[in-house]
Amino acid sequence: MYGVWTVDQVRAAEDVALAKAPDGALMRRAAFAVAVRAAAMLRAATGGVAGRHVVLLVGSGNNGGDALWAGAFLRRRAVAVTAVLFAPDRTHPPGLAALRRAGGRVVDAGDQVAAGRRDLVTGADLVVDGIVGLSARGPLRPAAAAWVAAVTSPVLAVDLPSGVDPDTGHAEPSAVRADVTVTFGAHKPAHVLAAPRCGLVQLVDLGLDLPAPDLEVLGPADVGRAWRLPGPADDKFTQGVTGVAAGSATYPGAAVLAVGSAVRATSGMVRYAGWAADEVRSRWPEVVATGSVADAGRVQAWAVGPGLGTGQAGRDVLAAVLDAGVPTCVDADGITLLARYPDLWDHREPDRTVVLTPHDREFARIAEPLGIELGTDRVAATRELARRLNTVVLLKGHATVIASPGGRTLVNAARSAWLATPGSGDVLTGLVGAALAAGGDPLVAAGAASWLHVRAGELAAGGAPTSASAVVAAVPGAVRAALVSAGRAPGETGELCDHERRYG
Ligand SMILES: NC(=O)C1=CN([C@@H]2O[C@H](COP(=O)(O)OP(=O)(O)OC[C@H]3O[C@@H](n4cnc5c(N)ncnc54)[C@H](OP(=O)(O)O)[C@@H]3O)[C@@H](O)[C@H]2O)[C@@H](O)CC1
Ligand SMILES: Nc1ncnc2c1ncn2[C@@H]1O[C@H](COP(=O)(O)OP(=O)(O)O)[C@@H](O)[C@H]1O
Ligand SMILES: [K+]
Repeated sequence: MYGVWTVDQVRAAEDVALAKAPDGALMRRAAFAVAVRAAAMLRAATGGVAGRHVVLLVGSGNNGGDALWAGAFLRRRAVAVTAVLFAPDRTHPPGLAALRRAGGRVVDAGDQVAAGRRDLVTGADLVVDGIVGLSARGPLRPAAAAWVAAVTSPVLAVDLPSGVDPDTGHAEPSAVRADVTVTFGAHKPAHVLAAPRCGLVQLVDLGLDLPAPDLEVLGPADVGRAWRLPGPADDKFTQGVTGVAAGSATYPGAAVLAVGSAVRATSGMVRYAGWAADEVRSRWPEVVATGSVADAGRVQAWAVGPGLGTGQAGRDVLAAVLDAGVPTCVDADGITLLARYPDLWDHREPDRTVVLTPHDREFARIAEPLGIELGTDRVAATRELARRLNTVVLLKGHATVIASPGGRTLVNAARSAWLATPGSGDVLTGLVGAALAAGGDPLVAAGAASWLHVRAGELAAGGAPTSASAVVAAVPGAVRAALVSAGRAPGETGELCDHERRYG
């Protein structure tokens, strides 16, 4: 698990640290780390460091100051450094002086454009983005955006890729797309909400005294610790029985997929209730399948909604599931039904756990009548819906945001987009249902399910197209990876991303 802090939180902590440290010490520490990483990137891209050409894109603030100091450090390693200044009269004075002393070249962005020389950036071996950091507001301004568009080399972003909103991660197409981001003091929301723009994120410790994080990111070891394993005294009924109410004559596949992921994620009993009982039985013979929720028998959690349809029959199923009074994951058509017929909420026991797992359109359907808009701040919207409905809300996307009614929020960033495939959401529904049935904190259950979903997607894809059925098949491998990380299963840890190696 690692934490993520908002700009305001980071600024408050930095103010305290700045008051204690000698003048410029924090910036030089930050910049030195940028220079070390820049040298490593040069070596990786060109086979060497000395004599290579680095272009610094330098804005008016301290982010530009970091870049200039990093340029000065790179000069010591005989790198040719050119700083392109976007606000020559407001450029960080000590950073500019340091680069000049070290023999760096300094040009004015406007003069270069006037002389037709924006191609300066095209010839670079590496570009360091010091345009804007924590003070970023709105999309990149046109002058900076034009330079960024001309970049062809690897990019190292200082603190944040410029043009990405630090707190919401919102990015217009013009924003910097970095290969590596070197950030300072704490992870900011943009690093997890706009992970593809950041590339590899390296955190440089500034010794900040930080409050409780605004967002949390579960690592494999957290998931491995949270996942319920059978013990010697367990049998098929004691580990939490999962019920799945999904699918219809038109969409039997949704039932097969949601049931399948629950079956592959746990060793406990899975029950199915619905119109696709024959299909479910023939694909998953270990499942007890019946036609109705009333006949299904007792479960510790229900997963309801995928492929259910939005007619009266689906409405009756959802009402019966909520009447059962156990923790429930509501997805897909279940969410549309709740949006369309809010009286369905009357079937929920007060405070009984409900986890909603909408994609954007489902989110809009249920949130807009409450006056909540899914704008660019996905975290704020998810939190608000969770609070208003007193449910856990898991908003799907490349970065999945999961908020509890009390505001605690997890983010799970995907590292590929292969899960954007039909039926992939049904696989997640089954995983959330299984995690809820096993007990424990519902937010962590939903977060663990989301992590396993993403990891199963990665395992299934392996860098090539995949399918929801293949993701189901990869679920045990994802569970194993988490358990191994938590020291609860023997074996190799498998491919862990850099974040996970360091923070898992
Ligand atoms: N505090 C610390 O302890 C440490 C801080 N550190 C570093 O300081 C950085 C924060 O520096 P900062 O606050 O000086 O502002 P920064 O982000 O450089 O912005 C500069 C100016 O850019 C402009 N601008 C705004 N939006 C824009 C846009 N979309 N497109 C283009 N331009 C835009 C706007 O100026 P304007 O033109 O509006 O007057 C704004 O004021 C932080 O990210 C980290 O790198 C490290 O050294 C470690 C120690
Ligand atoms: N671009 C993407 N990158 C990573 N994951 C994605 C992307 N698009 C969708 N996903 C994931 O795939 C799943 C799709 O779910 P959903 O929209 O309900 O699809 P379906 O209805 O076909 O099952 C979600 O878990 C979502 O987070
Ligand atoms: K930047």
